[in-house]
Amino acid sequence: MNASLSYAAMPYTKSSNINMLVSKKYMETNVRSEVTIAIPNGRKDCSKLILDVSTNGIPCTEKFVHEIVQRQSKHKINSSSFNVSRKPNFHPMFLQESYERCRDICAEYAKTFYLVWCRRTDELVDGPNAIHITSAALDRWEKRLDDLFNGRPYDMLDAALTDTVHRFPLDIKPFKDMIEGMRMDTRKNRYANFQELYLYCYYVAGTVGLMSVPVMGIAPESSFSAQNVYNAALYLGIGNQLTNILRDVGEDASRGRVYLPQDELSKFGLCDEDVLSRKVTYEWKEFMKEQIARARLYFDKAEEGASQLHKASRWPVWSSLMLYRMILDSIENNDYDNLTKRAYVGRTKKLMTLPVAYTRALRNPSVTV
Ligand SMILES: CC(C)=CCC/C(C)=C/CC/C(C)=C/CC/C(C)=C/COP(=O)(O)OP(=O)(O)O
Repeated sequence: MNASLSYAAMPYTKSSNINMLVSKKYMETNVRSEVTIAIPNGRKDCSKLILDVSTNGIPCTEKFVHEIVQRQSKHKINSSSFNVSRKPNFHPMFLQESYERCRDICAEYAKTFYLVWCRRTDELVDGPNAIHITSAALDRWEKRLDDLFNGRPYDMLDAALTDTVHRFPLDIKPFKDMIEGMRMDTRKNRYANFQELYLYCYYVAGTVGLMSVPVMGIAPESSFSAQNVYNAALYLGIGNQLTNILRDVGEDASRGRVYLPQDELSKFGLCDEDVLSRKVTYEWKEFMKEQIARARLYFDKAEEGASQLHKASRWPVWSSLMLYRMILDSIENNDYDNLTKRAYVGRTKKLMTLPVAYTRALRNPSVTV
């Protein structure tokens, strides 16, 4: 595996967990919906858009995200001539040290796949200083991102990413969108429907998938279009995030956040109070079954693309996909009590999954799942 991939941008798989789609039911939604969409590329304010979700039968936020993915997949992935002229001139020892530090941070903090920059971004709204985070601070973080993409890193950790973005065809868009997700998180603590939640999941996790593909690379023998591989990466991010939400529902509620579609809660006769009171009722269990089924659909979709990645990247991706999926099993095993219990995958199970993931990773890309 390429060094910069394994150090700076590569998901760390010490005890990797991971997992994804839109059930047909959601794809077929055919209603008008009012959605708040943050338009990136310069516009910081969320704009209220009334969108007709019936276009091609694909709900609006999915269409919005789909177009982003389509644009990303136009970047030449296995190209060797990307941005070479702009490659920054760091001293090799300095660069080695900065990658080492990234690796240490991943080893220390990342239980899942994680990019150091993403973790630092996440820390802004989730970390100990989160209550002090202002939109000006996020604007400064974005300016810093622009600078590191332009060869001017602020610190050693940024330097590793500056090096990586000049070695691989990484586009700044998913990075910016992730910051947009943090803005969304500071403004919003309820999600009216799955479309709103989907957009949030794209911003905070789907973007990670889009950032990873250009670094991981697509197998030269793959017959998949780049777009399909990017879609799978997006779906893995979405599935992971949905799983995280289901796992952490109790913890999030205690921070005043409910990342569950409000319309779906009410369909089961539930509301915020039911989440906050932490009572696992029959209705809650039925609601959870539907949520888990949807997260699994996203993982299924991700699996189709995982085998199309470059062979050096397949094992960590398969491992994390399988392990994250197991969190959903664990919620089931806890009899859907994710309000007072935290679902987790034990060490032995994790270790036993690794050889299975390895075998899957060996499969030729032409063999579909
Ligand atoms: C499938 C294909 C084609 C490519 C793979 C593309 C990748 C790497 C996708 C992964 C996307 C990803 C890792 C998103 C982040 C999702 C997420 C919810 C991370 C949560 O991390 P933590 O908050 O640290 O949770 P843990 O406590 O489980 O570690």
